[in-house]
Amino acid sequence: MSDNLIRIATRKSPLAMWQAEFVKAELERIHPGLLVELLPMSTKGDIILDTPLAKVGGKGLFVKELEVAMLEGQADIAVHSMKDVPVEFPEGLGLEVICKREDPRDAFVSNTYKNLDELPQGAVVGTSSLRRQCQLRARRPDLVIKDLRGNVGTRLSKLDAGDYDAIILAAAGLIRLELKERITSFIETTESLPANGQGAVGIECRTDDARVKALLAPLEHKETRYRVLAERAMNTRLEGGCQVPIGAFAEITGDDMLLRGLVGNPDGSEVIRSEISGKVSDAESLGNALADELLGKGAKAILQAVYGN
Ligand SMILES: NCc1[nH]cc(CCC(=O)O)c1CC(=O)O
Repeated sequence: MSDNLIRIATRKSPLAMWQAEFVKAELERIHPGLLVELLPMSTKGDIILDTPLAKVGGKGLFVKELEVAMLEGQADIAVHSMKDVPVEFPEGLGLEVICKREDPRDAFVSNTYKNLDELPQGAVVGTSSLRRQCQLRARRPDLVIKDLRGNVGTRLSKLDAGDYDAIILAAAGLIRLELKERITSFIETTESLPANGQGAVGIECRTDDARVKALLAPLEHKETRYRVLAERAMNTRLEGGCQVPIGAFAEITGDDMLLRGLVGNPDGSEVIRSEISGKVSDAESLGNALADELLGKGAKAILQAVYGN
């Protein structure tokens, strides 16, 4: 293995490729002379695109093949959207770096209407995220939610084909793919709580690879790390995969953190919200405490019903 080379295992979707290229460019900028290669791969999640994700089973779908490539030594690192990363890592792998967060908000995209409030009665909105569906229906029970799968480009073409009056996407993905002009309006986090880790990119590598860890270290963004730590702790305690109606969002002011969380059912008829504040250094325990508070308010029954179906 050359001392001068880092190989990045990545999914082939445009967004995954953008994220891998971003990490490659950062590494080459920080370490002149370092060679960085991309190893694009297909994952099970990319292949099974016609089954609702909640049924295919969880977060690991988009990362397993990348992890095998690292464990078998064909690749050194994998770059992930933090919201798609499973809570547990396989033995020998760990999340070494969390990069600076992009805009964490959800985006409203429509060719006809300016925002959610302008949508007429019974309008058709595209999203496959139970979290987004739950918050939309809680606010506008009249809306018809239609499934929307595929990568960002595919989703936009389905909107343009007239299949939906509006669609909801993560702002971060659109911004990264230079599609910011397609964002009709931002949905503030007070209106739609993002998924844990939304907008943040993480880098996974072998835990015993000191060379790679040292090269990656400058990409770490402390503030993002603490925010994602709190959000993921809450999600983990709730035993949530990415396809459950759970929202979590942490903000930092100085040494203080405010963490907000939500658990709901897909039709939006029940939404349990809570928030907690404390010291940034207690990020993980804040996440755990907020999860317990939500469970105490009835989140358990809601989650069991979602998983049971
Ligand atoms: N679940 C798919 C996914 N995973 C990461 C992003 C992009 C935003 C991010 O980095 O969080 C998206 C697209 C979306 O939710 O619209």
